[in-house]
Amino acid sequence: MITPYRSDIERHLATARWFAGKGRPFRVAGLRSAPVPGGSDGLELLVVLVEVEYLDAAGGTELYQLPVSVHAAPKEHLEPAWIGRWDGRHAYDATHDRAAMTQWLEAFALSADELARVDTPLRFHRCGDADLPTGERPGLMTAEQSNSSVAYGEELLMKLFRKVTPGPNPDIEIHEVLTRAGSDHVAALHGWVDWETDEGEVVQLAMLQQFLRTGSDGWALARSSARALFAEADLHAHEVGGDFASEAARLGQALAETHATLAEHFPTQQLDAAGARALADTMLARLDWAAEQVPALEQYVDRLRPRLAVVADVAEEAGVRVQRIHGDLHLGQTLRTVKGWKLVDFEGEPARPLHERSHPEPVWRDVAGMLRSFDYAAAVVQRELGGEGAASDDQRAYRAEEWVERNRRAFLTAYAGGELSPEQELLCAAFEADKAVYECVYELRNRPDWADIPLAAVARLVASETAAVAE
Ligand SMILES: Nc1ncnc2c1ncn2[C@@H]1O[C@H](COP(=O)(O)OP(=O)(O)O)[C@@H](O)[C@H]1O
Ligand SMILES: O=P(O)(O)O[C@H]1O[C@H](CO)[C@@H](O[C@H]2O[C@H](CO)[C@@H](O)[C@H](O)[C@H]2O)[C@H](O)[C@H]1O
Repeated sequence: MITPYRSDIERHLATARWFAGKGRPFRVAGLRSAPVPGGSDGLELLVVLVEVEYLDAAGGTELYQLPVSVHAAPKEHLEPAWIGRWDGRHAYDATHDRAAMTQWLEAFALSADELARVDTPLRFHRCGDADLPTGERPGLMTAEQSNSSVAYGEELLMKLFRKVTPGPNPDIEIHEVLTRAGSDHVAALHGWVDWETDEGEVVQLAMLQQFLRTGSDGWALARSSARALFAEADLHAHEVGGDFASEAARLGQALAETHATLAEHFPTQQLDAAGARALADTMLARLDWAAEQVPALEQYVDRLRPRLAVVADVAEEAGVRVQRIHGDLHLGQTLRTVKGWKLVDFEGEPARPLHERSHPEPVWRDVAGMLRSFDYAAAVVQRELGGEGAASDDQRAYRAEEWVERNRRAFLTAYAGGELSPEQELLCAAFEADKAVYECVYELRNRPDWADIPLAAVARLVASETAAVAE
């Protein structure tokens, strides 16, 4: 097997869209390679696990997956994916390489005998027995950021996780459980790829799932509804074309059904006083962490504290159940298909350590995530439109509030099957505040121009009536 060159990999990572350490000094501290079984003459396909060590004060290490295809001759069409010249041959990021990604899919269909002939720590697991259309043309999707997904025709999608961690990957784990349970709200899982290390650990590398070809991104649909509203200065949300409320209600129902299936198939638990306290403490610690990084948050910290701490009181008095949830739900994680809403990407918040992302949590974290997303959609459309459209700034702000409120209500009522109890309102408000605090850090790091969207939400939340009850 070919030996990867560290310096080439360091250079490749530094500019890769999916590399989380962009801008930080780092070095490649370790490399392990494994061959992908199958394939044709002239192409060597391997997976390289890259251990990255950060050289700044924060330090730490991370593990990345880099699938590499190696060709004897340069491939002009793969130029943008070129990694380097190794032992006189040409190495490319394999997710761009059609022949390589076909080999990757074919490995799922190899017999046990064929697989046994290759000495590799890679294991290709199937879920269900659907035929895999190995003749379909693979194509790298361009829409996403943290991982890489390759579509095979209109049937299959292979998601290759870039930043990986030993242990179960929640995206695979939850898709497997929901698929086996017959859930209508996820793309069916067809398989996954593991790396079994010499130390007995499993690193999950990729998942193969149904490609939702009729799916429209919920984030785009919601913004287009908000845009239609702002075009008409004098009409209410329910009077203009493109009203989103019935979709928001369907989303609420889809989430409620998904939570019910997850509660049936994973352990659930009623939080005791210590558990409730620990949950509130985690939120309070996140507030302190966020305020250290976002100076503009500082002014709200004292008023936010009781709104987060209330989780412990409510849990003690009224009880709160925890269960597996999505963990980072927003409109961009939803696809509207002809068969209803589907939820994608169960990996949880990227900033959290993997083991924390599989912790059981109150369902209100997901509910609050969606509520925040309605606010984002209206805020982003307002700034996209600038001075355009029929409405003045004040009218637009009024309409935006109305749009958000209408969709929040529709979503919440459908989720809860009616009005929320006062305790549920408090929990929901606390998780909304927690999410907005997290978003302040997320935006400052990734989209500083949007930092005032969650900050404005924090200001509104500390001033709201529900929050006042918490004090
Ligand atoms: N099964 C699927 N079929 C079609 N499109 C999908 C599917 N899963 C995800 N997508 C699209 O790809 C985008 C990125 O997927 P996601 O799982 O969130 O990847 P990442 O972890 O890289 O952010 C989603 O926003 C969605 O639009
Ligand atoms: O999709 P990811 O799992 O990578 O989630 C991260 O990025 C999201 C943005 O892409 C971010 O979501 C925030 O912005 C959305 C609009 O782009 C908005 O709809 C969400 O409500 C808001 O939280 C998410 O928080 C972050 O973890």
